[in-house]
Amino acid sequence: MKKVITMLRVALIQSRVGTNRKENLENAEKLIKQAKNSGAKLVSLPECFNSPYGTKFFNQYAESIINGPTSQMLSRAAKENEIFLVGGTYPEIDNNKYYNTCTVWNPKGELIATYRKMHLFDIDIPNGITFKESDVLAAGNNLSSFEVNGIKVGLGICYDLRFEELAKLYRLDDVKIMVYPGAFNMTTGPIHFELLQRARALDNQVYVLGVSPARAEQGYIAWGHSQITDPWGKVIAQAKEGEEIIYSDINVQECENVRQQIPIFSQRRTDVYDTIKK
Ligand SMILES: NC(=O)CCC(=O)C(=O)O
Repeated sequence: MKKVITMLRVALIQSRVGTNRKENLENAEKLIKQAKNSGAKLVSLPECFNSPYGTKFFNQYAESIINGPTSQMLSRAAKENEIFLVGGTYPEIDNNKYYNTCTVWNPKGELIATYRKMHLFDIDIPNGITFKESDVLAAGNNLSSFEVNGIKVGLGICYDLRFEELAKLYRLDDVKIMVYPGAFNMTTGPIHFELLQRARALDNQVYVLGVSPARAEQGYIAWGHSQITDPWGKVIAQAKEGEEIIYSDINVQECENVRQQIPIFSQRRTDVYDTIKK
């Protein structure tokens, strides 16, 4: 039988991101080491941690996963620090298409998962924010998960948080931790970022890790407030807006406890849901 260690120290790196890729990578590598020195075993960077976030930047900064400078740094950092590293996201180019992609590296520095943002961030809020990722990016079509000490971890990216179907598919695949690198904005972030993470945690009885870049002074201004939420829907760690690492010792046995105490997944009325719309 597979041995599952239920305790895990996680670290979310809310890094500052500027226009210089080399500096962004060096800064991320330094912060990863800091997280490791504080005992973290699962570490995550934010969305677009190596480049500014914006449609005019995606093709300018895009890289191949195979041997690109960002992949090289992530692989090295995972190996040197002997951690599982969720490499936030960066713009990926593959076959002349661009994606917003998350890569995951194991303590040997091997690539063990990739996830391309499935729901592209296309919104238009008058006097708030207009953004259209689909002007440049193609959407991914697959779920992606990996295991840390027998614990299954699922991946989503930012706007994906809004789609409860995606999180539910992961839960049905027995995921215990969802990681969402994400750069929420200053219009929706204050009211939605915490709430969406608590909702996904509560309705799927999973831990949710939401990892934002630090707030910039110009360009796309991220809300920050990276957050760790437990399967009760309780926020157990939350960053402010600047550069910061937040930590938590999570115990995935909590997922099992909540799932037994409030067994909503065995109580779902799929017999009704599946017929009512027909
Ligand atoms: N990078 C994103 O997908 C941003 C999502 C966001 O801000 C939202 O309101 O949703």
